[in-house]
Amino acid sequence: MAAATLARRIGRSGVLPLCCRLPAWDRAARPPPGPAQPPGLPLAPCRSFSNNKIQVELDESSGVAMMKFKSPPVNSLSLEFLTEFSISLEKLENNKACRGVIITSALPKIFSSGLDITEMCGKSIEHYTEFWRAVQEMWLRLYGSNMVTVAAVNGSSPAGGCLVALSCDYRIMAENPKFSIGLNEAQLGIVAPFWFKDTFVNVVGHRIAERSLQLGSLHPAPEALKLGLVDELVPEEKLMEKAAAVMAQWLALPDHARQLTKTMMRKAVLDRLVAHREEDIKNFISFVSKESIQKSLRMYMEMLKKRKS
Ligand SMILES: CCCCC/C=C\CCCC/C=C/C(=O)SCCNC(=O)CCNC(=O)[C@H](O)C(C)(C)COP(=O)(O)OP(=O)(O)OC[C@H]1O[C@@H](n2cnc3c(N)ncnc32)[C@H](O)[C@@H]1OP(=O)(O)O
Repeated sequence: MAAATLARRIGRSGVLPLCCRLPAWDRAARPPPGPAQPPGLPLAPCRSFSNNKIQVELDESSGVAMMKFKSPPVNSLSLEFLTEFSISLEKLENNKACRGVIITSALPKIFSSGLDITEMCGKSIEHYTEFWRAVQEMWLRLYGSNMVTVAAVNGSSPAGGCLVALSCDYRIMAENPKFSIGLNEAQLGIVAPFWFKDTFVNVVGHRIAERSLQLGSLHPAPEALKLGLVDELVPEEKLMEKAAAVMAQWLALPDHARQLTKTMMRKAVLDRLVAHREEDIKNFISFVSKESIQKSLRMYMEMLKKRKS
């Protein structure tokens, strides 16, 4: 689907109508590009594209795309960011030449600061609906992607930023102990929804997830490695090289076998959100509309500003 058509269909809601496409985890495995492809079949024109928030470059010879978040100051996941993120994933997913994507940040020291807190403060019910649908859409696309997804975490990655990394197939983090990662929602006085929790449990197991979620822990990189929250630590200057090597290793397997295995591992968690999407939006709205929650979020934002001065 052309980007302009996609953007029109997404519209202000930030969401692709479900009737427009099959979810990635329900699609048949794609044949590998190259010799198996009928000669003369044009590849989708998607070598490199970028928008205000995200830059993507696809190397058609390897089938690997590099996606860089570039939304200063901290790559917060605003409605606009999430919409661009979903559009970028959709473009790559639909491009037969693309088999894998490495996700990283173009900003120093920050992978992503998580959901944009200002989107959850003092807004209308319509806005909360649109925002939360866009959060869901991003996760459904990323967690359900047929592509190999590698997170090259080159900075701190709290809450929604951690969810992005957790949704990938493999996480490599820069070994800087000043960088931390985790689902710290409890520290903000809010609660990670069930599908954040499910994604976390699927990576680290129930006990570690329970303790970390209740405490709202942000784990410095070395601790994140010990907990299995990230798969590897490497010196920052080696991060992209390592991500490319890991990607090559994963792409050495036949796509169909890897994709069907991924679907088998993730389907139950994806299906749970798909079955309860509207209820989940209602829960989000009633939760963030509470005066006590608004107060907690405002205080947290003030704390961030004070810490700076
Ligand atoms: C029971 C059923 C429940 C159902 C579900 C209901 C509930 C809701 C669930 C919601 C799930 C939420 C997920 C989230 O992702 S919440 C966001 C969590 N994020 C954080 O806690 C990160 C906060 N930020 C930081 O810790 C730091 O900013 C940093 C990322 C480590 C970067 O530090 P530094 O380089 O020192 O930058 P500054 O702190 O100076 O920040 C620069 C400016 O950016 C603003 N900022 C930072 N993070 C955010 C954010 N997430 N959203 C919006 N704005 C952000 C910060 O205030 C500074 O702004 P300023 O320049 O105007 O002062």
